[in-house]
Amino acid sequence: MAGIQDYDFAGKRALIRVDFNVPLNKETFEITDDTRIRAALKTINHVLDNGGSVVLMSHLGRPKSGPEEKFSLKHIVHHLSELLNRDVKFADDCVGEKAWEMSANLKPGEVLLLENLRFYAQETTGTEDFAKHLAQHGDCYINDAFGTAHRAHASTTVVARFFPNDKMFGYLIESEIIAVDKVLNSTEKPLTAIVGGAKVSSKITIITRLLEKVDHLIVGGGMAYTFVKATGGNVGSSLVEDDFLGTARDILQKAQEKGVKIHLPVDTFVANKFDNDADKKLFPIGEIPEGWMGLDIGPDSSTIFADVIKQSKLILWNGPMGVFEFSNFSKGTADVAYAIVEATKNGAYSLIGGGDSVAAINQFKLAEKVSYVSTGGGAMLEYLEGIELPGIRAIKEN
Ligand SMILES: Nc1ncnc2c1ncn2[C@@H]1O[C@H](COP(=O)(O)OP(=O)(O)O)[C@@H](O)[C@H]1O
Ligand SMILES: O=C(OP(=O)(O)O)[C@H](O)COP(=O)(O)O
Repeated sequence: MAGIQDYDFAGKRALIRVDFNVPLNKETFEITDDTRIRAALKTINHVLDNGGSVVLMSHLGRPKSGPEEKFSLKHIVHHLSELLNRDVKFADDCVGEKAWEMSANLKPGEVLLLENLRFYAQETTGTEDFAKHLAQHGDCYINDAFGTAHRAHASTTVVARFFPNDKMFGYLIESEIIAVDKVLNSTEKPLTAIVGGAKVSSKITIITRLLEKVDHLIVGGGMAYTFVKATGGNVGSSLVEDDFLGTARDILQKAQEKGVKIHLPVDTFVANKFDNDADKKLFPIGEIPEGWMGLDIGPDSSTIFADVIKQSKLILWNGPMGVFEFSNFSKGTADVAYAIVEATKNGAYSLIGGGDSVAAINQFKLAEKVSYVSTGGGAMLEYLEGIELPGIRAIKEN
């Protein structure tokens, strides 16, 4: 494993895996929060300032099969070019003759952004051939995608095999590891984890393992309704993953056995459609009528969650409490954010991570008032379980 600080980039093309999975406006495709892009600039500029050229690769969203306009990384080019203060070339495919020709012709100081890696299923399945094709773009490989370090994908793990002596971490991953290690090694209690958001299936298993560490677990956002349905509540047309009702029940039982206190919402704001201007009503949790969906936690839930948060000494948060992008359904997420700020003022250490969670904390202008903001959500939570993430292992192993 090389070190970015000591590596000689002169005349070399650095293939950098970044996490440019940033939230975009659904109509205009404008970037609504550029934290993850800004966080990658130090590494990119280091390579450029040291005589190298840069090939950037990333995913954006979760395209189902092949290219989709809304998931194109071309939406990132203009802003990235402004932030780097130089031209950014764009390859409309991440592999293939045209893309390879573009990277082969890069001169020192030039930057090329490749199209979304997940337009190929081979990215997520981690196919060796696809990784080899990606490797053709660079003379060395840098992984700086902390937010995706928990995924064993072609661009995050397999590709590293093709650079046995020329692979390294970028500055972002290095600093994320230092920050998250501080929490991992902390013995401060009570430790409260707050989990919400919409990625139920990929995060519910992380929750199971978090029960080994935490004293309190607050479940809100889109994650909560699977738990509510699992215990017999009516959730109307709220976001639910029926395949994980059993997992939710297991978590509730395991928490009881381990003495972990789980806090679910007791009330919820519901809407008759997924829209900021939908009709809005407040219902007790578990009593949502058919045709209505929970888009935010209610005021009583906010009060209960805030009380727990304010008594905590160590706080981890990933996943908004509701659809905070809609102003009419952002209050619960704001209430939790303000409670974390208050706890932090009173001496607690607070770690907040995840693409949308960071967008939320920025929307409320509170990022400076928490202890650390991580670009990783699922990655941060998995790291805190104490298991080495695949994207980190791939750089370290021989
Ligand atoms: N009740 C809900 N129903 C549907 N979507 C929700 C709900 N609560 C939160 N969300 C959505 O969850 C998304 C963020 O989820 P996730 O990706 O897991 O978080 P992060 O990016 O912080 O890791 C946001 O876009 C938000 O609108
Ligand atoms: O946004 C991300 O993770 P996060 O939602 O946990 O913050 C990363 O880009 C990983 O995306 P993925 O969960 O589709 O693999």
